[in-house]
Amino acid sequence: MDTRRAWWIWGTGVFAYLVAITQRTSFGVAGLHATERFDATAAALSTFTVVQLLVYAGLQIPVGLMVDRFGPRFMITGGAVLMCAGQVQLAFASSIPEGLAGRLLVGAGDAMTFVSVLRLLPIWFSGKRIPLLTQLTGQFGQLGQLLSVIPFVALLNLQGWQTAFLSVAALSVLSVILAASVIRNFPSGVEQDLPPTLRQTGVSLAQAWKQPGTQLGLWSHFTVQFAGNVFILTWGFPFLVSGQGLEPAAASALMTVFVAVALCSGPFFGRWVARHPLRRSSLVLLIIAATAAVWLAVLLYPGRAPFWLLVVLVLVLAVGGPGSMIAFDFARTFNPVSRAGTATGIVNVGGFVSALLVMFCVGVALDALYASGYSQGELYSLDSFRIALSVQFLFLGGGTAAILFIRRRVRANMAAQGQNVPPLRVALARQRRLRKQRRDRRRDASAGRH
Ligand SMILES: N[C@@H](Cc1c[nH]cn1)C(=O)NCC(=O)O
Repeated sequence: MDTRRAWWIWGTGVFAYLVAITQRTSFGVAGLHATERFDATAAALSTFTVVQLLVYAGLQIPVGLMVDRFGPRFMITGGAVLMCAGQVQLAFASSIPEGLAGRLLVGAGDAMTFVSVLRLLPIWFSGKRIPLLTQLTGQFGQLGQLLSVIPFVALLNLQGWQTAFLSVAALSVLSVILAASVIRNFPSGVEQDLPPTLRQTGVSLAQAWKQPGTQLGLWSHFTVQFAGNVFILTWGFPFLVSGQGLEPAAASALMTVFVAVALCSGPFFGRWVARHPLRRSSLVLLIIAATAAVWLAVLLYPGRAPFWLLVVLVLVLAVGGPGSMIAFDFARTFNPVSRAGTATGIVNVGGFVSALLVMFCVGVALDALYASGYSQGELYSLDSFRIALSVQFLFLGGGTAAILFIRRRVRANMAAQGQNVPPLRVALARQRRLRKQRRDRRRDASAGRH
């Protein structure tokens, strides 16, 4: 493999994903300006985010199939073209339908990027590096949020709506140029398979879906990703400020801690997964258990939770993002490279569907509690949040049951191929025994020298 070239190609893919995250998050930070520009209510504004996320989630499987058919270069370049067109449309939009059309294009272009970048990894890198590179792709991409929060917001305040959105559109022009000129679907000299026919594409989708490893990835992504997304994108800030009575500055500081912890913990997960590929689902279950435990502690705490407990909550929720990337490792390792895009697309639907559903259910519950008089005239009261946020336990519990059920099928398939996964207890006891043997040998050798 041409190593230097592989790094350039991966770097360009990561840049395209980082720009996609900037486009994805740019509207969220422009909420006040959007309210004024479109003369919109809060509900109308929330449709922008919902439309964008629905388009993103709905396109994951078609996009996965297309990546396997047309290759990552075409998809990453095409995605950047769509996002550029969407942001230009938004820059000039003066009504809600015109604005929605722009966000729809952004959602579609965004949907084409991440799956295509991950599809580059098994082509250009050896298997051992891939878990860490998968994590780094996810975490570097998240830095795109910072571009939205700092320079984009500054441009918006100083130069206005059009200049700010045209500037982020220009970032996508850069992505188009870089992706088209740097990214290659295959190393030179590697014989390329003929693109699959429509019938083969259908067969590939059915095979990727039927593979229990893909379903394990889908349910892992579904269960691990949503809690962090719901917290950082929607209900976290009102819960901390109105529910828990924190100053907005303290809540913002916790949100910053969230982003930093998510960034730093990614490489740890990547290395751990590369070293213990048979224990990936145990790590997923551990993250789910920690999420449920910390929410239980915060929501059951009599009165407002102490600050240290809120810090623990943020730390645990922050690892959900990198933790959810383990799901893509299931997709990659249980499917051949030729359908890796399709399997990744299937897995990526999980976390976005659960996040959308939970965000929606929490909103509906808060509104219902307000309308019933339970929250005593305060939409975001702590008691209402206790009930509304508890909906997460249904998703955590249901997702865990699905993971345990499918894991049994995955392990049965592996056993049929001669690869037995010993129970964690047995594996840990063996590890302890080996460590003790190594220590004894070292002690005997040093005793022999004296
Ligand atoms: N799990 C996320 C990525 C992530 C990494 N850290 C926090 N979030 C994911 O599924 N990403 C897909 C995408 O298109 O962003």
